[in-house]
Amino acid sequence: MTRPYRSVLYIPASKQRALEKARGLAADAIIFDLEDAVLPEEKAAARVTLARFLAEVDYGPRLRIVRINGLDTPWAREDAAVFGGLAAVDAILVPKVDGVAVLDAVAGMTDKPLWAMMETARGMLNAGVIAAHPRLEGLVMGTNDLAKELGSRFRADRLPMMAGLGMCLLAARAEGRVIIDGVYNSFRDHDGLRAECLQGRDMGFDGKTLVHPDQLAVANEVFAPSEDEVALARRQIEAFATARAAGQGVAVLDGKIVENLHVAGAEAVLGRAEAIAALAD
Ligand SMILES: CC(C)(COP(=O)(O)OP(=O)(O)OC[C@H]1O[C@@H](n2cnc3c(N)ncnc32)[C@H](O)[C@@H]1OP(=O)(O)O)[C@@H](O)C(=O)NCCC(=O)NCCSC(=O)C[C@H](O)C(=O)O
Ligand SMILES: [Mg+2]
Repeated sequence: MTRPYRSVLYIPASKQRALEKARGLAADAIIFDLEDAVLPEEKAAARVTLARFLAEVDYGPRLRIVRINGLDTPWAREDAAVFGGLAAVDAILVPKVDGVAVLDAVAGMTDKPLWAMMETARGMLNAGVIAAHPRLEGLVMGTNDLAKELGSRFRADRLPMMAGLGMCLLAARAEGRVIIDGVYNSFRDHDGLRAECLQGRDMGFDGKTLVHPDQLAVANEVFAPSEDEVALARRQIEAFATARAAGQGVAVLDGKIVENLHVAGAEAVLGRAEAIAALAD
């Protein structure tokens, strides 16, 4: 059964109320952020606060990812030293990954699985080798930093992002990695969030990074298989089994062909639905 990644919530490590609140939130994963959401003068205190919360709070089945500061900052090594060895940390997220050297460096500081922020122009161009890094588990799109580097403007259709999103998706799928879409900044605009989640889901992303708890319900709904999709998956599996028993390699269901590749897709849908149901238990 594969773990769901529908909703991946950022929490600034400096915000105690948010760290407290997160234990009851319906996020599939949490990114505890030491980087951009934390002011330079608060970095050291945020590290201490986060280490205490991770030691004391049970975040349940949520994947616990810590985003450390960039290796070109004075905080990264201490971040990796503290959180790279904590049992309550499932993975280390490295910001602004532009090639494999930075992953090699962090891999030398911790044994945890690594995740990469994909948010620089060079990172897009090197997506294939980054995704192939042997310690890498997942990629997270950083569309704010990418837009800043590109000099692109916000568009609801995300046309300026498409080349980068597509390259990272190809790289993630080629290497069998998890890939999570970027954040939607207007956190009170749920219609805009839904449209962007639908776009990301249809492109193939596993889920969406989020900045506010009010965004969780939309992402959890959009990135979960719907009841209709689950029912169709069951019917496809059944139709193909019937065709196979009759000595045929292709079934026809609702006027469409069903081949073994569609059965694999249907099984993946059922696996995701099962994993989501198991989280709710
Ligand atoms: C965006 C916010 C600053 C808004 O905060 P606030 O005005 O306090 O919101 P609310 O009053 O509506 O909050 C209601 C309650 O929810 C809790 N809360 C708020 N945000 C979170 C959160 N992220 N996780 C958990 N809980 C949260 C508040 O504490 C309130 O609780 P209560 O008191 O019980 O009512 C704020 O949401 C925020 O700081 N969000 C995170 C911002 C962040 O992490 N940014 C960095 C990541 S984005 C990024 O860097 C992407 C990438 O790198 C790129 O380049 O694109
Ligand atoms: Mg960023």
